Amino acid sequence: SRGRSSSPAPEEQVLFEERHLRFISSLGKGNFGRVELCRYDPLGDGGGELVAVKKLQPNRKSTLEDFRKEVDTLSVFQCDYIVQYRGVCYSTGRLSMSLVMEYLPYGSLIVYLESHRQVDTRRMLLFASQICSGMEYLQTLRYVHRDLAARNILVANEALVKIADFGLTKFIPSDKEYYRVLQPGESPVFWYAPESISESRFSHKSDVWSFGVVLHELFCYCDPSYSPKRLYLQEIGLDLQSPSISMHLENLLRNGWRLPAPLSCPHKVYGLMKQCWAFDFQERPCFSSLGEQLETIAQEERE
Ligand SMILES: C[C@@H]1CCN(C(=O)N2CC[C@@H](S(=O)(=O)c3ccccc3)C2)C[C@@H]1N(C)c1ncnc2[nH]ccc12
Repeated sequence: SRGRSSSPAPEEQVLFEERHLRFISSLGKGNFGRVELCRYDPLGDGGGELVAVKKLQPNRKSTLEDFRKEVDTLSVFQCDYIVQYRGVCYSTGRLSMSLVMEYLPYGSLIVYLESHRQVDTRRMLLFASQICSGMEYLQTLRYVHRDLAARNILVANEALVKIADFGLTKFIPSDKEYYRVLQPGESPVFWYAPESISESRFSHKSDVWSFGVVLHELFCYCDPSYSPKRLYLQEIGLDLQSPSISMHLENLLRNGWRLPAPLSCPHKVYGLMKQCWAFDFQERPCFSSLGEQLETIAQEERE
């Protein structure tokens, strides 16, 4: 039956046997689990391929269902600007499962830009256009990402980045324009649009707001002293523990305060960020318009 084309049929999930997945190192972790670098070595000769394995924290009941949805979501994506899904690994006996993805050695945009300070404006604009194209693709499939941030963008090589995490991605039914989250867990409020903070309302337009924050991170080279969290907290004047951060942040945004222009940022790029940060989500541009404006700015940078 393997005579068929190389890529497995969508309904057929590629199964990785846990006993052949050799742990090498941790790639990152969050509040629900972690991502590990593993070698899949069924022949046991050390020659297997390197893969990134996303594991759920054990006994997180609700997230197993969410996780299965994430697997189903990621397995249908076919886009150069989205991390490539490889398959799943069901751990023997235990309930949990893991998501197997391609491993990209350069790691996240944060790590890459911190050690590549000489990336020029043209390359930043190329990265921004690729993220924008990935988001445009998601929008055509009616998915809202909800966690677009530089920490979730992967660098494939010096000229290619990919959107890399879909743990919070939600499908928007055709009769709705947004997704309302019931239990907002550990939310990355500093990347959230005002309506996401105040009403837990997520849409393509709230993804556009987050894209503006990713643009800001890009042109700050993901420098931690200029991170969105740091800049907002400086302005709000609270420490991270304060329970009312969301309220203060939302007031700040309602009063028109926005993240300041990064030092090396072309004026027109900061203009794009401000468009993404329109308080009224209906005034924000769509990803295709953002893509066109990025192309125009990139042309002008080339001249
Ligand atoms: C930037 C990537 C996504 C973010 N990340 C991460 O560690 N996390 C994403 C989800 C959260 S989590 O652990 O909280 C989580 C766990 C389960 C359910 C939901 C959330 C952690 C690091 C990754 N990373 C460095 C990678 N580097 C190289 N190749 C790769 N292929 C695929 C990822 C990857």
